[in-house]
Amino acid sequence: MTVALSVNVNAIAMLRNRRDLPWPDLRELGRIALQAGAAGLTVHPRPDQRHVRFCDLPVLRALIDDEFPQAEFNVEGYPSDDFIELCRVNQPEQVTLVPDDPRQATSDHGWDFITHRALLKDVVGRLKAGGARVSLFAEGDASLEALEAARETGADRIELYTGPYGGCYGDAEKARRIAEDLGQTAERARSLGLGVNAGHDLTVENLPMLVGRIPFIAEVSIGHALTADALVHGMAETVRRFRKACGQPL
Ligand SMILES: CC(=O)[C@@H](O)[C@H](O)COP(=O)(O)O
Ligand SMILES: NCC(=O)COP(=O)(O)O
Repeated sequence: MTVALSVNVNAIAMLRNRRDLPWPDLRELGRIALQAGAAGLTVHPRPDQRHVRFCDLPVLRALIDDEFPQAEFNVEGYPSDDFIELCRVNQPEQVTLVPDDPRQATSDHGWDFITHRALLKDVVGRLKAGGARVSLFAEGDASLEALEAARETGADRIELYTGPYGGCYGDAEKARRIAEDLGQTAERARSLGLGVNAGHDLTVENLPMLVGRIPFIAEVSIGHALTADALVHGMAETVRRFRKACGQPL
C-alpha cells in the first residue's frame, strides 16, 4: 500500500493574492504537481477567501477532469452552507470536514466527535449522497469512544491532525513520542473500519518516521512546507522528494 500525496495549493494562492494579478498560476502549478506524480490536489477555501478563492475551484476541477482523470480533488473546510454548496458544484472526490472557526489563522485541532456527532452525521450523509468520500479531521490522540462516534457519522476516513508532530522539528525524541500516539490513534481508527489520512505541517524530513509508524496511511495532504521547498527546488522536483519521503517508488 502506498501513501498518496495530495498537494495543497492554499499557500500558492496566498502568494498570488498579494497582488491583483493572476500569478503564481494555480492551474499551471497544479498541472506540474500532477505531472510529477502527485495523486491529487487539495484546497481549503476559507470564508474570507484569503487563500484559495471560491472561483479557483472550478479551474482545478477542470484541470483534473481534462488532463488527469485518475487524480483526486480534495476540498477541506468547515461544513457551512456555502461550503456544502461549493462541494455540490465542484464535485470533489473527497471532502475533508474541519472544525475551523473563520477567525482561525490555520487549522489547529480536530473535531470533538461526541459533541458534534449529529451535525456531522447530517453533513456526511449529504456529501456522500452527492458522491464524495468523506474524511473528518481528528485529534492525534482521539479515543476509541471518539472514533466510534466518528464512525457513526458514516464517514469513510479520518485525517489525523499532525500539527504538534510537525511542530517538534529538531526534537527527535518528542517527535517519536507523538508519532507513537498518532500510530495508536490510527490503529484504533483502522480497527473500526475507518481509513486514515494525515496532514498539517508535514515535511520531507518528518514524513519518513510518520509513514514508518503508520504504513497504512491512505493519503497525506501537504501545502505549507511543500510550497516552501518548491521555491528552492521547483514544483516537480519537490513533489518527487515528497513522494520519496512517503515511501513511494519513483
Ligand atoms: C485541514 C488542515 O490540515 C489544514 O492544514 C489546512 O488545509 C491548511 O489550511 P491553510 O493552508 O488554510 O492554513
Ligand atoms: N490537510 C492538511 C493540508 O492540506 C496541508 O497542511 P499544511 O501542509 O499546509 O500544513
